[in-house]
Amino acid sequence: VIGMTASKETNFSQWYHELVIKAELVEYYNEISGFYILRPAAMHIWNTIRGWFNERIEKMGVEETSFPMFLSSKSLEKEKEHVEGFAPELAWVTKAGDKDLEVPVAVRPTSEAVMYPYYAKWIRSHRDLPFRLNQWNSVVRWEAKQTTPFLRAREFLWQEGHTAHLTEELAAKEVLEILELYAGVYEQLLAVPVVRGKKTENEKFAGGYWTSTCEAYIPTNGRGIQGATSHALGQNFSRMFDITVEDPHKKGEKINVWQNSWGLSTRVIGVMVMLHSDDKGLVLPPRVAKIQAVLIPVGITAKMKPEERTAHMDRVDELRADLKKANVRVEIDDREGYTPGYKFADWEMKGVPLRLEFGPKDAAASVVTYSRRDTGFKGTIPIAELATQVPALLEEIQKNLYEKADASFRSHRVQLTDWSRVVPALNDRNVVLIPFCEEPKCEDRIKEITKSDEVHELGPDGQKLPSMGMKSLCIPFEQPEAIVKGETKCLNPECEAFAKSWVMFGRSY
Ligand SMILES: O=C1CCCN[C@@H]1CCCn1cnc2cc(F)c(Cl)cc2c1=O
Ligand SMILES: [Mg+2]
Repeated sequence: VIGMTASKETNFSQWYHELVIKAELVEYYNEISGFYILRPAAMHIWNTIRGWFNERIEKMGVEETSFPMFLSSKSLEKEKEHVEGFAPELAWVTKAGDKDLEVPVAVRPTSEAVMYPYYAKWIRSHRDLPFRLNQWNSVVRWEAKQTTPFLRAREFLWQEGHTAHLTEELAAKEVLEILELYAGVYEQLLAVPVVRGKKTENEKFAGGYWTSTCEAYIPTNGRGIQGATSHALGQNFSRMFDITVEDPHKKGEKINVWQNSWGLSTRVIGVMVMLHSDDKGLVLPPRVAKIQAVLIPVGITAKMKPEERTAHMDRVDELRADLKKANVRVEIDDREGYTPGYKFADWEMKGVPLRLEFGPKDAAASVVTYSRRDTGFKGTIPIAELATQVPALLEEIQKNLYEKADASFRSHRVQLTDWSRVVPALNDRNVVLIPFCEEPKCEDRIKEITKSDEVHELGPDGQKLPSMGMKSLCIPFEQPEAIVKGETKCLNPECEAFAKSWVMFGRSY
């Protein structure tokens, strides 16, 4: 059977694991658990993201680089205080051939320790600033938790940008510019609406100064998920790695540079899959679909005369040529021995946004019959208008996917000032916006006291997962209304402090 067996609504996790395989996005790397093979349909999405992002960061003056994938324990030493929490995730190489390595080397989990000794060497004068490098690579983090394709893997593709600036303000400006590009990847390419905001102390990158993030929402389980972060590092790393420039205003004085680091990973593909796909399989936003339209000749029966059949297939070739000229990524499915119904289900599973059917009846009426993957709506397009109507229809599908997701996120982002409504809201698949004091200890307590046993999610094998408490997702830059300082209390009933801001909380990945 080529269709889905698990249903999104009743067993989300099993549905997801089945879908990414049947839609030919990934294959499990059976040799070692936690690793996945990215197949062409997934690589096309990643390469589309890469092209879009590269074009924009180049305009900002970011240059591309490639650093070694191994780091020594010596350079790790420099950032040891914040690395210790991550130590269990480090993968080490201890032997080459049958010989032990004098000094074991670690596979990069991120590249600060690899890159920053060279930043110290290359960055001398303020004229070297802003200094901006980005690399596209893969990193290894030996996750202890259950892994899931795209969402949590032991090796994943990402880009990591690492920049240095003369002042805190110049660095902060870039953090937000990059965050806006990440939001663009989500919203303009993947049709995924995100809330932009700042991470709380508990959730930020411990080695950094502050962290900004794009938070998405998964309606099926009401959980928040992040897939891209842009960190202001302050001078933390330039002190650790002694990255300084001459102070342009005070002779002989040195300034530690102000740094940023920012990363977006293939996790964003998992978010897109979970958000848009359905029980027929993958649903691809047209802007990232390797095949945007599949053209299927129908009504070709054995009783058709050979010359009729050839003439019909010539028409099909012309239609493809028209669409290719209109920059539509179109394929013809003229496979022998498969019924139209089989082909329809196959391409629906693979997420192709638009199906075009062309049979003798269509030819006689000079139309093409289409079927939209997002709504299932069927209609016809006059052949003469194909080159304009198909691109327009693809844009309509892109817009519809985004707007449906945006409406769903907005209606499940509830602003609350009554604590007793928080857990019921979470159990109703919402994320909440509450007045919060922003204290780490208070956040720890909120996570504890919002655990509830009313709802369960099922794991990939159908096992009941304990429901979790809510974490802070971000402090949205767009605050719903001003918090009256010294008046509005933090919503946690155990907390006596005043609220500092409206903070978005939710169960999360
Ligand atoms: O998130 C980004 C964007 C791109 C560049 N890096 C930062 C921070 C990465 C945090 N982080 C994340 N995971 C880690 C895992 C580890 F094993 C070790 Cl040793 C360190 C880390 C670690 O520092
Ligand atoms: Mg981690």
